[in-house]
Amino acid sequence: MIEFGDVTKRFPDGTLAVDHFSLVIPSRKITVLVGSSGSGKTTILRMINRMVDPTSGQVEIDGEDVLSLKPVALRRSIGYVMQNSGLLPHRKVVDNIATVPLLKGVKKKDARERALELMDTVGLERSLADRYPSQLSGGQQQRVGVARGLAVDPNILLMDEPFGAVDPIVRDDLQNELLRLQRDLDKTVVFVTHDIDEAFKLGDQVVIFRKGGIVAQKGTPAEILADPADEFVASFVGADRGRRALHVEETPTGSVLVDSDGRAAGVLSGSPRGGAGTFEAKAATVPVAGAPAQGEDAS
Ligand SMILES: Nc1ncnc2c1ncn2[C@@H]1O[C@H](COP(=O)(O)OP(=O)(O)OP(=O)(O)O)[C@@H](O)[C@H]1O
Repeated sequence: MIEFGDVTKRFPDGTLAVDHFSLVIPSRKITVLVGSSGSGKTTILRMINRMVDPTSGQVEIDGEDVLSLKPVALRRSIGYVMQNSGLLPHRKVVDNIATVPLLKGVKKKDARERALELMDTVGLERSLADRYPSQLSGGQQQRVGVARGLAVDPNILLMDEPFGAVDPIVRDDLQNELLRLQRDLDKTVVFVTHDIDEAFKLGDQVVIFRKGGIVAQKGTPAEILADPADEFVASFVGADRGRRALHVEETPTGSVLVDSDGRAAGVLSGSPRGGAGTFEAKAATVPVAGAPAQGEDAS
């Protein structure tokens, strides 16, 4: 579990990036931070691996204050995936993936073998191993970025708009792939995005920021959709639009989260208004209300 306790970050130039922020990030779930530009999401993410240290308040991982941990060791034990993949252009794919294990002293042959296995894990052909990043598509580069983030077998994976730079179809593939990976690997994922639909698709917990870094609402996607906290959240999630990408539909068997094609994206058990609802079964492919399920990859 990662816990932010009343965390404030003021940069040396006086910018207040994060203001009295508290949040519990449960283990082995995906928590998504979503909101407008400049709301402090990246700063919050970077305080987990000490790329940024708080001005006041605590960030704890499993009850331990991160300030008591050495930054380099911490960064090498936590996966970090960023927009535009952050790959080293002059290193081959396989060497990019193996960067941190090699820094940690893993033998070259073992690091390479592990990197090839990770290419399988993220759905990359091994034949791409000896290419340079510029010889890959944007989506392939992002997969390499994810493989690199996983290379140290971290418990925690930080993802900062990792799919922001790819087209919508590739993005959809990468999102499905992340959900599949999460089911298999059971990491604690903290994911930053601007895109509310991405947040609702991926997040077990979604935290919506308004301008100035204030938390407007947090909860499961279904809780937020069923009961937006205020006008800001309602307009951000599009609850006031007739039909949005994801919405809650009542069916004879209960409340279901449905995407714009009528496919079930999750099941809401319990009472949505009472706040006791639990969002289950992300990216399920159960047809709802007579709508045909389409070829979503649920594998
Ligand atoms: N090193 C820094 N020095 C000064 N100000 C900074 C620094 N890093 C970030 N900021 C400022 O802190 C605020 C929060 O930035 P941050 O990058 O965390 O926001 P964000 O929500 O991730 O934005 P985006 O979605 O655009 O990436 C912004 O006003 C930003 O300009």
